[in-house]
This record gives sequence, C-alpha cells and structure tokens, in this order.
Amino acid sequence: MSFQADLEKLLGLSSVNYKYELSKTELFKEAVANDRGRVRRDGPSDEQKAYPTVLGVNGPLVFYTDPDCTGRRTKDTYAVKWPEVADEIWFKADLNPYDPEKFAGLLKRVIAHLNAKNATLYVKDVYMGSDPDFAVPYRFVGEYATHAMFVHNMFPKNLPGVKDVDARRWTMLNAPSFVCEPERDGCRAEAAVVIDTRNRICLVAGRADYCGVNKKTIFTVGNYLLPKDGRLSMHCSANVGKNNDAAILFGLSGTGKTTLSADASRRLIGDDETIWSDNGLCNLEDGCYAKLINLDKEAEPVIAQALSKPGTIIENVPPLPGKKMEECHPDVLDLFDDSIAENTRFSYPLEANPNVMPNGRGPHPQTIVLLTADAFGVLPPISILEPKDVMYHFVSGFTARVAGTEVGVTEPTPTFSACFGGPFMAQKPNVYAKLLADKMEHHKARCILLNTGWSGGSYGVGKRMSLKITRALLNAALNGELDNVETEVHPILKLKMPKSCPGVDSSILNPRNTWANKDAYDATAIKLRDMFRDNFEKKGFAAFGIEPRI
Ligand SMILES: Nc1ncnc2c1ncn2[C@@H]1O[C@H](COP(=O)(O)OP(=O)(O)O)[C@@H](O)[C@H]1O
Ligand SMILES: C=C(OP(=O)(O)O)C(=O)O
Ligand SMILES: [Mn+2]
Repeated sequence: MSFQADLEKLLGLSSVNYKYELSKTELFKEAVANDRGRVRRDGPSDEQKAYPTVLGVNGPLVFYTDPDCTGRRTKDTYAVKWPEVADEIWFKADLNPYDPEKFAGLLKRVIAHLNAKNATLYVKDVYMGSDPDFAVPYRFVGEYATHAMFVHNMFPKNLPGVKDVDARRWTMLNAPSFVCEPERDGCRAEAAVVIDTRNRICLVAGRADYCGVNKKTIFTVGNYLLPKDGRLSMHCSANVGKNNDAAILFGLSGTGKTTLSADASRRLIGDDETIWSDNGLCNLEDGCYAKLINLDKEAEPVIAQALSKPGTIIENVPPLPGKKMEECHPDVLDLFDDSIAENTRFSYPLEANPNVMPNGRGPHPQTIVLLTADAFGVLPPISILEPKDVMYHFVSGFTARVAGTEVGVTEPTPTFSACFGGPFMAQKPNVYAKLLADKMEHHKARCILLNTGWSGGSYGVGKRMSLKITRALLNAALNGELDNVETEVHPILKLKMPKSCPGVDSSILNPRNTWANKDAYDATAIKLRDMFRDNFEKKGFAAFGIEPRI
C-alpha cells in the first residue's frame, strides 16, 4: 500500500500535503524556511523572534523549541488504557492512562485540524533498532521539518531483512499547531503525548516540540514490545573496548550515559537505548543526543569534534552576544548560556563519530555500570556490586539532582525511577529486572555503581566529581583493575568501596573522608538510606523477589 493510502486508512488524513523522505539537505532548507513560528498558535514568541531558526550552508540546523517545552512533558505523557493492556502497562505519574473514547475524539480532532489547514506533513520511514530480527518499523509524520531531520539523524534507515514491515509499523503523528482542550479531550494541558498500542500510533498533539519526544516516545513503545520476546530493552548507553569487551551504562537523565560512553579509546554502540538479546547488544538508534550546556571541549573531545560535522541539529543554544545566527557556525553559539534552557541539546548522526561499532551491535557486556549523580554527595564515587545489589539498585533507580538553578537553592532533589528510566518503562519493573537477572547470571558480568555526582559535601558545599576522576574510576573497572582489589563496606549504605584505584587519590574513595563535617556526612547518609528504604517499601519491590540491600 502507498504511504498516502496507508495514512488515509490509519488516520483519515485526506487533504494534507506530504513531503515524503526528503533528503537531509531538503529538510534543512524547509526547516529554515518554515519551522519558525509557522505552525505556532500565536506566532513566534519573543525568544523565537530573537533567535530565528536558521543556519549557514554546512553548519548545524539550530532549532528553538517552544520556550515552555525545552524538555519532555512527563505529566502529559499517556498510554491509551485499552482493556487488553490495562493490567500489563505500568501506568503511573509519568505514563498516565488515557480513556479510549476520549483518545478517539482527540485523534479525530487533530486529523480534522490538519485536514482543514491543508497541513504540510513531513514523512520519514526509519527503524527502531538495527537488528532486522526485531527492528520496529517507525514512520514519523509531522509538521516540523526539523523533527523529520531529527528522526533521520537518530534512527537506522534502509535496513534490509526486516519482515512484515507494513503489519508491524508504528506511526507517530506530531502536530504542534494543534491545541488540546483538556475538558473536551480528557487530558491535563494544551498538549498531550499518547501511545495507542491497539492501533500502533503515537500522537503528539500540541506544543511538545522538544526534539527528544520523537525518540523517547517510540522507545517507550520498544520497552513495551521487546521484552515480550525475551529481549531486554534498557535505558543505557553501551560501548566496546579494544579487547572486544562491551560495557553498558544505565542512568537517568544527566547522570552521564552520553558523556561517558563517548570515549575515544572505546567504540560506541549507542548513547541512550540498548537491547540485550541472545545476539548480544544492539543500539536502537543511529545517532546521539548530547547535552551541550557547559561542554568542556577538552574533557569531551568526541562530542566536541562532532560539533563541526555537517547535518547536525542544535537545540535551544543562544548565539554569543553580538553574533548573528545567519553566520551560523558552532563557534557563534554560546554553549554556556542557559537562558533558554539548562537542557540544551545536540543531535548528530553516528557517522559524525569516527569510532563506532558497525551496525550498532556488540557482544554481551562484561561490565554493567549503574550511574547515579548523587547531589547529596554521600554515595561513594565507585562501589563494587554483587548481583543482588545490582537488582536492588536497578529497581531503585536513584539519582539526586540539584533542585534548580536559582540562587539559594541548596537542597538536592532525590529521584527514584525504576530501571533507571521509569517514564519509558511501559511494562512493570519486574519484567525488566527478571530479564536482567537472567542475563547477568548467564554472562557473569562485573557490576559497579558509579557516582558522577557530588563529593566533599552536598550540592552547594561540595563539588561535582570531575570527569577526569570519573573516567579514571570507570576505566579501572572496565580493565578489571578493581576485580580483586581490597574493599571496605560502607557502614550505613552497605556498599563495597575499593580502598585503592589506579590513577585516583585513594582518600576520596570513602566519601566520608571528603566531608569537613563528619556528623553532617553521617546524618545525610542516614537520610539517604531512609529514602532508599521508603522507596523500596512504597513500591513493593519485595513482592518481585528483590532483596532489600540497604
Ligand atoms: N563526573 C561526571 N561524569 C559525567 N558527567 C559529568 C560529570 N561532571 C559533569 N558532568 C556533566 O553532566 C552531564 C551528564 O549528562 P549526559 O552525559 O548527557 O547524561 P545522560 O546521557 O545520562 O542524560 C554532562 O553535561 C556532563 O558534562
Ligand atoms: C533525551 C533524553 O535522554 P537523556 O537525558 O537520558 O540523554 C531525555 O531524557 O529527554
Ligand atoms: Mn544522553
């Protein structure tokens, strides 16, 4: 069936103007010409007037999202509560149930809106995953050329050998010009992101134009589908060392998956979503989506070098004072300016990194890394985990971020997000935990908990661990240099801390040593321990057969 006939049948799109499979150059031109304010309800905002979406000939496409939408709208993310998935899907505050009738009404209204305005829609056919055994056909249909270019950058294309493409395809409809009406549409706000498992549709209705929505939504679908066939889908990055030794790095946003997996001495599999199946590891993507804020070009050379490559997309980074975006070259951007967003981003195709694994695949991992960025500053910089500890920390999914960037805010915000990616885990955490336990048992990987957060005190007193130290700790673990090292057990947090590590001052390995005020350290560690215990109780993890470890 032609894609038009397919979209008419699936969605009822009948009087729209498709731009199908435009090249990146064409999408680039369309984005520059049209994306700025074109489909916004009330025209470009002041920010967008100041920073039009533009670019030079070979530089990046610089895109500014709606100022209120510089990240994912987790509270506005839903899955339709069809009876057949009502018990299976893990509905929660960041994946809410959507009433099936209300969803049918909303979808109809979005389609009527697009038909009425004779919308131009960009269509891209890609795959989630580069292993034809399980790759999920993903059709993007949306109003922004920028989003189509993002999808082109980020996902595998032209994958031979995928079976039943038409029957298995998922379609995203992304319509930022629509405005949801909560009362009528049954949602919370003027925008909603909804997954419909029965019809294999992802709907982005309204202003949710952060590029990341176009990947995280379909990953949530992947996390729903792939475990059904025994494939473990994971919110983790992955890379491979010189001895064909693979590592996976789990972590919530901001903990270092992208940064630490981009290592010139290791080949990258992927920076965000990885499948662990009987075939080994496989990336779901074909690109990276790195944070740009305060990028230290010396400490992060792999990401920095990709900045000068053609065909990349930069999101929400303002130009340096006095620079015009028309000169657009990465050097006119102020990577330290967080006035639009802390979450400034950079999407680049994997081909912009010279050191990647072919076809996004690699062997079974020898090392499992759980990343956390503990802004309380009490977790050890590195801990060696037994399999039972891994399961405990995997379901706990702890990180603590700084509360905000306002002056005077010093209290870290704890987050417990199961499987280090709660919002994207469409099935219940025990499904992923069981698969991880089985695979770990079978492949005997070593495991560490790496704290990329604060040392020498909580946020406001201590400092974030330097990338140099974090990388030295990580490399020592990856090289097996911590396999037989002497350890001590943290008396409160029950974590096994190495007493020495090559290239790292041993005095920092026990975090208590780095705090001037030992009583404050002990009190904060106890507070964090109690948070772990409360979370474990509240979520009922014991019922999954997970042992409490703290
Ligand atoms: N010690 C550290 N380890 C990892 N990242 C660090 C460290 N110190 C600062 N950072 C910064 O923290 C951020 C980590 O974000 P990122 O790698 O994008 O995480 P994720 O991909 O898990 O969301 C980056 O901006 C990085 O520069
Ligand atoms: C793109 C995202 O992932 P991460 O921050 O984990 O890189 C996101 O959370 O929106
Ligand atoms: Mn990332």
